[in-house]
Amino acid sequence: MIELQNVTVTVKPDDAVLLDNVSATLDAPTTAIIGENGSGKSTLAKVLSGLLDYTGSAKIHDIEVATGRKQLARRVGMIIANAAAQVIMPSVAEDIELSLRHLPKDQRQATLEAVLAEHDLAEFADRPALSLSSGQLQRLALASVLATRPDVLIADEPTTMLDARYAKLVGEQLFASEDRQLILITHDLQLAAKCQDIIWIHDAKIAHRGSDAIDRYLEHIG
Ligand SMILES: Nc1ncnc2c1ncn2[C@@H]1O[C@H](COP(=O)(O)OP(=O)(O)OP(=O)(O)O)[C@@H](O)[C@H]1O
Repeated sequence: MIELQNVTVTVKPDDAVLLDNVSATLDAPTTAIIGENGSGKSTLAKVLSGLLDYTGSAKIHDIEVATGRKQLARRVGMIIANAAAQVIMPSVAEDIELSLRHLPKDQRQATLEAVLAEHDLAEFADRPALSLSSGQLQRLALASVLATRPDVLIADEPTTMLDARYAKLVGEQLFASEDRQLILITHDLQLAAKCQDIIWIHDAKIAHRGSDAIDRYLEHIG
C-alpha cells in the first residue's frame, strides 16, 4: 500500500514544480500511471524509489520513503526508464547474481539459471552487460530487479525498447505475481488497461483516476 499526502517536488534554480500537491492512496495490486511527456510520471516514480527529495508525505508499507530508504530497499524494486544506467555489474550473469545475495549460497547457481531462462537471457550470460542491445538491457534490468523478489515493483516504461514478442513476455512477467504491487508508468495504453487502477497525471497533478482515465486522457490529447 502506498500513501501520498500533498507530495510536492520542486527543483532549483527557479523552483520549477515537477509534482504539485499530489495526494492518493494506491492500494490496488496493479496501478497504471499515464500521461503526456513531461507531466510528472517519472518524478512520482523517483519519489517512490527514494531518488528525489519531496515535501509532504510518501509512505510505502507505512514507512516514509525519505527516512526509510534502507528498510524499503529490500522491499521496493524499481526499473528506471534508462535501463543502461541500472545495470551495475560487468557481465549479465553477475548482474543477476548481485540480486541473489539474499539466497543461501548453494541455491544461487540454480536460481541464476532459472532467472536467465525465464527472461530468455541464457545465451548472454557471460556477455559484458553493456554489450547488450537496448531491449536486451531492458530485459536484464527487469530480470535483476525481479530476482530480488520485491513486494512493490515500480516500473517506469519497462517495455519501450522491446519488440512485440518481448513486450508481450515482459507484459506477462510484470503482472505474474499476485503478491507484488505493481506501479506501472507507461505510454502503452493497452498495457495500462490491464491494471486495476489507472491514474492520469497532467501538469504535475492527478487529472483523473479510474477505469475511464484512459478515455479522458485520449479525449484530452485529441
Ligand atoms: N532538474 C530539473 N529541472 C527542471 N525541470 C526538470 C528537472 N527534472 C525534470 N524536469 C521537468 O519536469 C517535468 C516532469 O518530468 P518527468 O520526467 O516526471 O516527466 P514524465 O511524465 O515522466 O515524462 P515522459 O513521458 O516524457 O517520460 C518535465 O517537464 C521535465 O523536463
